[in-house]
Amino acid sequence: MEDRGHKLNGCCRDINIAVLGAKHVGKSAMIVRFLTGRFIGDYDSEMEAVFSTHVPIDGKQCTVNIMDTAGYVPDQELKEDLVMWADGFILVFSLTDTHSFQVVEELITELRKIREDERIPILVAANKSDLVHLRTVNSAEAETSVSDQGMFISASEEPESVKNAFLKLCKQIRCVSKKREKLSWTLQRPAVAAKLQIRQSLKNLAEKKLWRSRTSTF
Ligand SMILES: Nc1nc2c(ncn2[C@@H]2O[C@H](COP(=O)(O)OP(=O)(O)OP(=O)(O)O)[C@@H](O)[C@H]2O)c(=O)[nH]1
Repeated sequence: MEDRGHKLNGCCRDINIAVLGAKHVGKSAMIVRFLTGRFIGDYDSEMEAVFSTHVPIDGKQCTVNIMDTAGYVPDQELKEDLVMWADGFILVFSLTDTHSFQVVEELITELRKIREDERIPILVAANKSDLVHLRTVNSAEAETSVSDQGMFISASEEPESVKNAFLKLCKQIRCVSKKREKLSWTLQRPAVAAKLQIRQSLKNLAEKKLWRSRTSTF
């Protein structure tokens, strides 16, 4: 069974993550770091591609599909199918590039606009923290400014911390999708559907009455 590009792998649904950010901030490098646990300089960063891996969540092996995207430029329209495909996002910026952090802020606004009814999990990753002498963004300030939007990591440090952040994001995604499934299952139950219908009819009736009482005074 598939929906919105998700495959059911045994009883664990695939998790789709899109990695977005400005050009050359290290999106591909970060994905490689997660998949291999190492920093590798020699890889094809131009290619837009989906990588798959398996992670253990709640005692089950889940397939995680990670989409590496082309560098985002301000005012660019986000591909809606990409935004709808993903269950969660990793937004990468470079601590050596102030503009790339502004891009992350813009991306958060755009993503929240497109997926306005959902609290989609977001991980903001500050990259290139090893280039201390070239740093133009204060990591603590950046973390504070996005703290109400999702998780934050300093991605160039311990490979383990990148891996843990990915896992945390995957767990958060699983938790959100479990809640969504439970809600849609509850809403489909006949007793709940009937109750909601009665509530809506009463609301319509009250609105009609209110409208009549207002118009009859003129
Ligand atoms: N010093 C340092 N260099 C990095 C780090 N991460 C990536 N780089 C370098 O930054 C450059 C850009 O990295 P990419 O992974 O290609 O960046 P990208 O965001 O995927 O690039 P585009 O796909 O072209 O937008 C490469 O030369 C990387 O080797 C890091 O943590 N530290």
